[in-house]
Amino acid sequence: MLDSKKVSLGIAPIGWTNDDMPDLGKENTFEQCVSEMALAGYAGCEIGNKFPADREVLKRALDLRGLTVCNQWFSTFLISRPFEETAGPFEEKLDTLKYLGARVIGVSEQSYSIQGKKQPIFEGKHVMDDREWNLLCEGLNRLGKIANDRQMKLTFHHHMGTVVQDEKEIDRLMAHTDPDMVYLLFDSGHLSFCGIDPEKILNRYVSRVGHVHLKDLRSSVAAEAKAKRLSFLDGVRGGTFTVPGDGDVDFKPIFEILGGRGYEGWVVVEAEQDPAKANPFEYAKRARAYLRAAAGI
Ligand SMILES: O=C1C[C@@H](O)[C@H](O)[C@@H](O)C1=O
Ligand SMILES: [Co+2]
Repeated sequence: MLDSKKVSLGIAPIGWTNDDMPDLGKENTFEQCVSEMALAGYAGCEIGNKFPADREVLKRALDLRGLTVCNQWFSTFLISRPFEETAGPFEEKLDTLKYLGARVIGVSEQSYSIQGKKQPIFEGKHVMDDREWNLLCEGLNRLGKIANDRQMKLTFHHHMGTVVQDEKEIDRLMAHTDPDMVYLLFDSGHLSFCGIDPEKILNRYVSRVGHVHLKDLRSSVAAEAKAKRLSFLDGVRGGTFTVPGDGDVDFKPIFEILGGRGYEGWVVVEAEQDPAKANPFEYAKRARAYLRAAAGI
C-alpha cells in the first residue's frame, strides 16, 4: 500500500488526446480534459499539446479545478546534436514547470528514436556505441545538475523504440549517471511491453525512481502487435495499453515496493489508447477506483 501523505495521484492527458497521434481524441478539448481529470478525483496532471502555452492561463485553469502539474515530457538529443541545443530549451522548460508546481521533468533521449516511425517497434531500433553512451550519460549528468540547482529532479524515461529500452540499457544508464543528478522515470507499461518484469527493475532502482507512470498492458494485443510487426503507434491504436487494473500487469508487487521502500512523489495514470473505444472519463474513473482499492491512495 502507498502512503497518501507521501504519494500523490495524477493522470496524463494522453487518454483524451494523443500528442503522438493528434487525430486520436481531436474532438476532446483542454477544458473537458482537465475538468474530467478533476471530477474523476486526481490531484495533478501532466501537460499535453492542447494545454494553453501561456503558463499563467494554464495555471489559472488548473487552480480552478484543484489540479497541479506534476511533470512534462522533454525530448533530449544529447547523442546527435551539440549539448547547448538541448540545454537551452531544457532550462526554459524547467522554469515553466517549476512555476506550475512540478518538481520533476521527464526526459527521453529522442536521437534516432523509432517510437513515432512507421516501422516494426521490435526491429531496428538504434543501439548506442561507447561514444554515444558517454555523450548520453555525461549530458544527462550536466542537465541533472541544472535541474538540481533549481530544486528540480531530472527523471529519465526508458521508452520503447528509443536508445534506452531494454534491461541492459537501463542498467548501463543507471550505472553511469550520478544518482544525485539523474533519476529514473519508471513506466510499468513500457517495461512490460518490452518483456521485462517491472517488479525486477523497480526492486533494483526504487531508490532512484523520481516519477512513476502507471500503464497497463493488454498482453494478447501486445503479442499480436509484435507478431504482426506493427509500429509502436499502430500498436497503441489497436489497444496495447490501458489504465492500471484493466490489463495484465501485476501491480500488487509494484505498490508493495513503492510503499515498502518509502517512495515519495507522484504516481501517474498514463494510458494511451483510442478515446473513441475507451472513453477517457470512464477509464480515468475506473483507474481511480482501482488505485484506491489496490494501492490505498
Ligand atoms: O510517457 C509517455 C509519453 C508519451 O508521449 C509516450 O509516447 C508514452 O508511451 C509514454 O510513456
Ligand atoms: Co510514460
